[in-house]
Amino acid sequence: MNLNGLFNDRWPGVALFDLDGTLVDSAPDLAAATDRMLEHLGRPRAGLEKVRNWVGNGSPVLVRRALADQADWEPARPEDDALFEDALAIFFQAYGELNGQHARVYDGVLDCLAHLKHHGCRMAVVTNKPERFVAPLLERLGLAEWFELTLGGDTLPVKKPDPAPLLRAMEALNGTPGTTVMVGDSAADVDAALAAGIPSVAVRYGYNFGKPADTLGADAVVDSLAELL
Ligand SMILES: O=C(O)COP(=O)(O)O
Ligand SMILES: [Mg+2]
Repeated sequence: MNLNGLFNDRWPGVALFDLDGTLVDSAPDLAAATDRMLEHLGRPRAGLEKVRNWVGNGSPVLVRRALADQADWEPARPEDDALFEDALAIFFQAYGELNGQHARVYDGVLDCLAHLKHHGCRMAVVTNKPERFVAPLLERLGLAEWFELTLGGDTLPVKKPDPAPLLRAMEALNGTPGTTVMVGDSAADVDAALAAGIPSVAVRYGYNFGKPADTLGADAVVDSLAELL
C-alpha cells in the first residue's frame, strides 16, 4: 500500500492501536517483573533482550515462555500448572508495582495521535495486556485522553489474534471494515486485522519474537508512526 496520503483527512474514521511495542516501550517494566518472578522461584533472571521477545500474546503466555525460557513455547506443551499459577500470581503482583516505571512513549506516537484526532478519527487501544494494567499505564504516560475505549487481553473471553476485540472496538466507535485500521507490532495484531477484514499497519520497532514486521502481511510497515502522516 502506498503510504502517501494513507492517513488523510477522510481516512481512517477509526484507528485501533496495539499498546505494548506499538504506542509504548513497556518491555523494561515487563522484564523487571518477569525477573522478579524468576528470582522468587529460584531461577536465573532472563533480562530485557529475552523478555522483549516473549511479549505480545498476553501475560499468561509471557509467564509460560519465561518458565520454558523460550519464545516458541506452544500451548500444547505439557506444563506444571501449579507452578504456572504461582508464577503468574507473582508476576501480576510485581508488574502491578512496576507498571509504567520505566515505560516510555515511542517517538512519532503523539504526532500521529494528534493528527488523527484533529481529523476526527476515533481511537481505541486493543491490547493483550490484562485490562487492569492498561488504564494506569496510559494515565501514567499521559496517553489516556486520546482514546475513547480500551480493550485488554482479558476483557473478552478471547484475545488477539482472535478478531473479536477488534470487531468489538470497531462497532463501539461506529467504524466499518472500510474505514477502520489496526496499528500494531506483532503477528497477533496483523492476524487479528486480517481475520476482522480490516487493513493493518505494522511498526518495525516493537516486539515480534523473530517475525520481522515486514513478514507479517500488514498493508503498510513503518519505522515510526509519524511516517503515516
Ligand atoms: O501483554 C502483552 O502480551 C502485550 O500486549 P500488546 O497486545 O499490547 O502488545
Ligand atoms: Mg504489541
